[in-house]
Amino acid sequence: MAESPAPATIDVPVKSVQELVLDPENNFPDNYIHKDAGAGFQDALLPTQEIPVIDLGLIMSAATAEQELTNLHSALSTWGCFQIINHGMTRSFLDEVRQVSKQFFELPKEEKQKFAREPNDIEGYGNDMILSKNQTLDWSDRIVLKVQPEDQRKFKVWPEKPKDFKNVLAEYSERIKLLTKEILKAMAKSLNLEEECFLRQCEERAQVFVRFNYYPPCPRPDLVLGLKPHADGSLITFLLQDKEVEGLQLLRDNQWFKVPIISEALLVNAGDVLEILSNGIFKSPMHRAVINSEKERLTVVMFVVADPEKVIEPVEELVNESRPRLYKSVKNYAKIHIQYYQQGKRAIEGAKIQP
Ligand SMILES: O=C(O)CCC(=O)C(=O)O
Ligand SMILES: [Fe+2]
Repeated sequence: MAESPAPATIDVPVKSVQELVLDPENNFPDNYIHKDAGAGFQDALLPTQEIPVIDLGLIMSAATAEQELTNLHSALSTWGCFQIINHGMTRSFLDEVRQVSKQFFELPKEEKQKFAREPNDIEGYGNDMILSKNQTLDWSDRIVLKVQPEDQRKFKVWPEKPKDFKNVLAEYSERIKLLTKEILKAMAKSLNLEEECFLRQCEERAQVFVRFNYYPPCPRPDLVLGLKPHADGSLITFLLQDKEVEGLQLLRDNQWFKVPIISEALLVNAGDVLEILSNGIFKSPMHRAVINSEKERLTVVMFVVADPEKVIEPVEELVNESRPRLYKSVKNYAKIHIQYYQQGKRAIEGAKIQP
């Protein structure tokens, strides 16, 4: 019998959102519209109880560590995120990261296309990976690059312009690596676990991806989303927000909340892998990005992903009679996660042990 042909890929590149915006008719394609938009995406509340701010300086100092670790524990078990300050990166360095990102998206289309994502690859410049015909697309262009481990960097898709791009990104990735260590240690301590417990998940072969999200203005912010609701498939995520334009919203108790901008802070959120490791004590929050009818918005996101070869499962010490094990063991979770994401589904549901 003849072998059946490999399924034809439907992941063909679509026009960048930046190009759509330039279309004088501004008739954006139907597949960007969320049919169930309801009252619109702009109506999120501001949190009455602020999204917590965690000061790394207080965690590092013996006199204040205990209280700040309690705050960290509380932040991750309620919101699933916090804004971190005193993280060691200066405002001017963060501005440089924002600046080179902006300069890249301002380049002519031909220059950006040199670093285009190939079908079925996640790295490179482009937009949504198309995995199903009915997929609702995100109103954002992006560039995704693997920055760690260093020997896996695919320089073929790293922008050549602006000329500082590579250096600034390499420096940012180094800083994030150091910060990840401190935060993972603090998270473990806040659960009374041995300090290295989460850190072990990202020794040597852990992967870090950066994603630059560029959201052009959109004439219908009530019907279109910059990024559809999702939780991250990472261990943890660092988000550098736009300094001027809000857009990130978080779901808590079935209600969407706006995340305020603190320009010198990074928003740190738990990803699904941390939720699994912590046996559900830390929450991987659902979030989405809304867009603006007049202003563009740009964010830079670092996803710290567990080693794809490592089995992820709840830490033994966090499983007991009063808190039974909630998740199965999973491997290469990031890959499963992407497929679920493009179908608008939550991958972690598949990892839950059904009662
Ligand atoms: O741009 C934002 O505010 C959200 C980005 C995000 O959630 C992501 O890239 O996973
Ligand atoms: Fe996200």
